Amino acid sequence: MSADVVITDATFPDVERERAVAEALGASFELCDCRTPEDVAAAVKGAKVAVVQFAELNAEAVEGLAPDATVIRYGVGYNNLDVAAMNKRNIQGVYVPDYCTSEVADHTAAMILAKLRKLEAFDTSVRAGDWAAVKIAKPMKAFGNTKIGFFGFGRIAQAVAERLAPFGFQFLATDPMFDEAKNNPLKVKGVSFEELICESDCISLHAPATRDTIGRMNADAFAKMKSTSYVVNSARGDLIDETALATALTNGEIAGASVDVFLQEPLAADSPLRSAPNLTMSPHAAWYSDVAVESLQSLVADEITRALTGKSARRPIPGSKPTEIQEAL
Ligand SMILES: NC(=O)c1ccc[n+]([C@@H]2O[C@H](COP(=O)([O-])OP(=O)(O)OC[C@H]3O[C@@H](n4cnc5c(N)ncnc54)[C@H](O)[C@@H]3O)[C@@H](O)[C@H]2O)c1
Ligand SMILES: O=C(O)[C@H](O)COP(=O)(O)O
Repeated sequence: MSADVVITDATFPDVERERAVAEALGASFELCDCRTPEDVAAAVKGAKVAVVQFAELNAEAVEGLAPDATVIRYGVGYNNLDVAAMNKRNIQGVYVPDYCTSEVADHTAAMILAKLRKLEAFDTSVRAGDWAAVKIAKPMKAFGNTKIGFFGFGRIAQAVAERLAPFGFQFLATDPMFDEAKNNPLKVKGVSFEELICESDCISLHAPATRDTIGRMNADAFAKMKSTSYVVNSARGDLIDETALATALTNGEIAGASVDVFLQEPLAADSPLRSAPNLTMSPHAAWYSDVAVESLQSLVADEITRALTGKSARRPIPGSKPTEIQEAL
């Protein structure tokens, strides 16, 4: 039998706040370092509250949780949790969708600007003694003629567009929930996925990993993109076929890419991305800032308290067990 409150995995320097709220309510607490779904299933057996960062909580792990348990995701995406299995057992899912929108938007805007202004290419050429800026930069479109295409236009993508708007870009978006006729101050044009990949000079991915979105950026999509275009991904690695991306970069089918998220994290030793040209990578770090970490851990500590004291979650996962009383955030 595990502790009442179990953190399956966490990259933070400490989890003392989470421990303190649990122990203040008389609940036992354990911080684990789960690497596999089997580790997670063993760690959460009998737990009343399971807090998960990047580990996978599968149906077997859900089966072992205490009745009426709560599962809390340290973060925004919850594709590492089996929400269907949780619903079958009436287990509440909780996430933190609103702690790092600014950070991810800042990081993504930086990825886009660095690619379009060819900062890495210039850096490489200067180090190699090649000063021929115009030759290296060509083609270099003016921002006013450049189309940024968003795949998924929710919280983060909208914040990216707001940051980039002063540069004069044109914006396109593919999102079933986006209606360009409503509240559209940035004049974002709603387009089909086909139009998005064919027309954009830079495609920025912001959709969650679902049956509809997984693998959408595949060999066919890269073949349809302009050879001068870029792809940027701060959403989920699952959206991109990484082998196809490495091939498209190597063959010059697209101009470059910048990715913060991967199919396997940490990046696999034999990933084809390691040797792909014109690719910039960051280690799933877009969410990070001192303020975001503080906010994430304190919001999670609050949700642990609520779960242990029988209060409804402030941030229930959409489609997870409906909470009786929805309090304002
Ligand atoms: N890299 C990081 O550190 C980091 C941090 C936070 C969030 N994320 C990821 O960023 C992504 C976006 O987060 P968000 O807060 O903007 O989420 P959000 O829910 O506000 O926005 C996602 C949007 O995607 C749209 N969408 C869903 N299915 C789609 C489809 N088939 N085609 C097109 N659009 C579709 C939704 O309608 C929604 O508007 C998530 O995948 C999240 O996990 C990454
Ligand atoms: O908690 C985290 O480490 C970050 O939030 C990354 O996860 P997310 O991409 O789901 O937010």
